[in-house]
Amino acid sequence: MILTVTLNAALDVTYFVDRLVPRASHRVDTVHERAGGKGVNVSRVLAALGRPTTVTGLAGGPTGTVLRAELRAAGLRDELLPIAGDSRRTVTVVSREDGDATVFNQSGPRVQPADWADFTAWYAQLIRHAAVVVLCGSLPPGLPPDAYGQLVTLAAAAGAATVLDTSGPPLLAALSAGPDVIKPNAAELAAVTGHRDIAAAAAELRALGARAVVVSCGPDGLYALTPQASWRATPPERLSGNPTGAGDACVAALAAGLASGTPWPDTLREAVALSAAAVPCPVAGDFDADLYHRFRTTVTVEDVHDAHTDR
Ligand SMILES: O=P(O)(O)OC[C@@]1(O)O[C@H](CO)[C@@H](O)[C@@H]1O
Repeated sequence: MILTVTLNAALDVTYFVDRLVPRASHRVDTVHERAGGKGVNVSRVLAALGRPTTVTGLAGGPTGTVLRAELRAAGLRDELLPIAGDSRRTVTVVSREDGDATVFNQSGPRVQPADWADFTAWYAQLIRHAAVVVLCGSLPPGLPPDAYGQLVTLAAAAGAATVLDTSGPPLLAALSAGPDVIKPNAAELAAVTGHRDIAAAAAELRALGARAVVVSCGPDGLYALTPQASWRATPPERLSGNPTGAGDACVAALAAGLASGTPWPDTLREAVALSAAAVPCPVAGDFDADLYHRFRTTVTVEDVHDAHTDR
């Protein structure tokens, strides 16, 4: 089983407009509302691939009730821990004309120390059944900055591999716990390391404790730095739509690859195929199955033999 952890679960609201214009008012012709937060999206993708998966994390209040009902209606196994605070909403505005998505993420409800203690105890039970634990998204206020580090340490002690997709201080604070894979995007990588050379920045995060670093580079695909080698994986074509869930589809493939012991080049091919196939879908957590099957055979994976691979 692959356990996904969403500490800042959300009700994701997606608006579609013809063209987003700052300082103008807009007619919203289509609205989607559903349970989200990165880990939830990862579980949606895994479930669609037929992989057993469980959703945990924190959710509460009226918004938490709505998002949990939607999650269950979607057929996902809901093991979210209830908290007193009201879960957040996020708003994504997709501008059809230019294919861009603008995302507004609320910071989330304040989590009390007792909630965190209850969650770590609950998580310690759940990881006993997990081969891989996926830890994703921002931390809501009130959680310790090393929350993900604590969860990585508990998972490792239970024999589960970990994939971490977060940014900023929570990412930096988790590295010394030794996550098996981290998946920053290029902007997040530059923000935590202070420089834009992707290979050098990824090497810096490996030196701080991450075993493998997979960097998502939007329409250019992925760069991966692992203990064995480094690779670039490139999609066959650029697509437009809503790229919001593409990173989550990528993480789902990384987790599935870890769970199955798949060789890195094949895992990266899957990750690029799935994330590219997510872009044309209106909401995060979905992917186009036909495109995915087409891309699996057309993604290019090249061994880049750069100076940062210690082999
Ligand atoms: O504030 P975070 O946790 O970083 O990001 C939250 C979020 O925008 O990410 C997902 C898309 O990746 C959305 O489903 C979700 O609500």
